Amino acid sequence: MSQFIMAIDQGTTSSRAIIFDQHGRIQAQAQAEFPQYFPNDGWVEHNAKEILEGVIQVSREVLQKSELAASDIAAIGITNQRETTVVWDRDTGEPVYNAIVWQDRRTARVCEELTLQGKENWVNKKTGLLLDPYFSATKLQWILNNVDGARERAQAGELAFGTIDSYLLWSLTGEHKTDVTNASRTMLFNIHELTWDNELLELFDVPSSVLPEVCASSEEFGYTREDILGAPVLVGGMVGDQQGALIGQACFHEGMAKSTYGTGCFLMQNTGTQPRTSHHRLLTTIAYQVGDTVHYALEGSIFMAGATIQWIRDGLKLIGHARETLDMAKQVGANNHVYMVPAFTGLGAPYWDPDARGAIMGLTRDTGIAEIVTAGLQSVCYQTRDLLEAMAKDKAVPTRIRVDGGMVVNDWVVQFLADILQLPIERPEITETTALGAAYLAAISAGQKTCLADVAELWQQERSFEPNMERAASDQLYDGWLDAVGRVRSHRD
Ligand SMILES: Nc1ncnc2c1ncn2[C@@H]1O[C@H](COP(=O)(O)OP(=O)(O)O)[C@@H](O)[C@H]1O
Ligand SMILES: O=P(O)(O)OC[C@H](O)CO
Repeated sequence: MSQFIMAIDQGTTSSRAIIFDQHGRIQAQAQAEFPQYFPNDGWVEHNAKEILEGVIQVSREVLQKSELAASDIAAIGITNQRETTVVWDRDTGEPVYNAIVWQDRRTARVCEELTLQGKENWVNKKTGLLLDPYFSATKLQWILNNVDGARERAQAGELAFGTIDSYLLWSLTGEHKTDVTNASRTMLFNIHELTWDNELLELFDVPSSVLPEVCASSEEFGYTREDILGAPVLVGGMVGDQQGALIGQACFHEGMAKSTYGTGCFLMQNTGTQPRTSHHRLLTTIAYQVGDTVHYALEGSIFMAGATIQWIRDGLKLIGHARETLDMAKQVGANNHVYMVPAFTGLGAPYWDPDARGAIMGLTRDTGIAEIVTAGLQSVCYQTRDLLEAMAKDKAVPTRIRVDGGMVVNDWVVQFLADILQLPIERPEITETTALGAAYLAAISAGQKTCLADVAELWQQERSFEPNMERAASDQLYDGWLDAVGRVRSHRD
């Protein structure tokens, strides 16, 4: 019997393929970056075909590295950057336009107009989302309105729409499907009825003929074409990457939360089998569906986490490598009065202010590179506290927070996070949680596991960080952050 699972983790800046054994241990991995396109102010695009080629390349490479054959792989799990929108020709598979990435802000005015028309609550009740260019609906509408002939071809049934999971599945297997977690990020999907919503399709002027079939997250989605890996392999799991991380962190019970620090930061709390509405501008989203059971989550999304450190490295050139931030922060210490608000593409949750822009504040004559770099690290923790405060106001404080993502190798950051949140922070042994979550879903489809409870015991803590700053000191630092954010907002509440 095939024993291994391959996870394909298609992220914002790179694609990874990882092979896991039945115990969730990594056997081999391969990774490839791909180009980012910024054709206009606030626009971010990917070439979907470049993504597909990269995914096929890393999938073949990881098989080679592990010295396994396609027949050793019981199933593939796909996990992906969410919301990013692709429209392609059903006959040729050619995308009609570049993929419009989740970070892209070109539809900010459309969202603003709909908000002014009083549509936000109505949309929120159906989708759990807020009217922001982040989500797929206005990106899809933009493609249909702006690419020559796209609307007519869509109406004639010639075009298909999908988020990256769906585009990859279609290209690898010929099936046009997505899972509930990805569908829940489009702003076209009713998260209560678990169906595409006709009224939303009308609002965003989207013909239903372009939509994929929506499935549970663990399903027999299709089999890869033989030429991809040498033999057909079952695609048995599909899940948005943040939901994948929630599963990989074994946050299966109400109140358990994970926070992922990659390009952006996404704090997600499992709220059980009932959707929970936020009154403080967090998102309600689908965490996963296995069988008929759907779990929901509350989510706070921050657009700039590790990307702030990248900007400090590549834009400001203050450091040569992200790891240099550790010694600088140790030298400066937590009590830094310089604040950086990395609102380069506006602010995400809980502010949702696409017009806010970044700033560095509190500079004095003795401010040096180390203080600015430390402020960059701290901004990520302060933003997480913003999310936690919103959860607290919604009476949904998580019982614990598990962290992952590229930034959490930095012990100083995780300690400052514990201090600013005044909560213990748990870091797992396996930090490739996103891929692991997708692998678990695929393992269930392949019959290796019967349910998610089977994988809970595989989660292992590497280290727990306890708060060791007084609450008053922590609050005082956070007040400075709130003041700094208040100064960059384009409008005040
Ligand atoms: N030692 C470090 N300290 C702080 N940030 C780091 C460190 N190492 C990596 N990073 C940041 O982590 C991010 C990479 O995380 P990763 O999870 O691979 O991102 P993604 O999956 O979104 O591409 C980069 O933005 C980088 O700036
Ligand atoms: O690709 P990542 O890891 O930056 O995640 C992107 C998110 O899914 C966007 O919602």
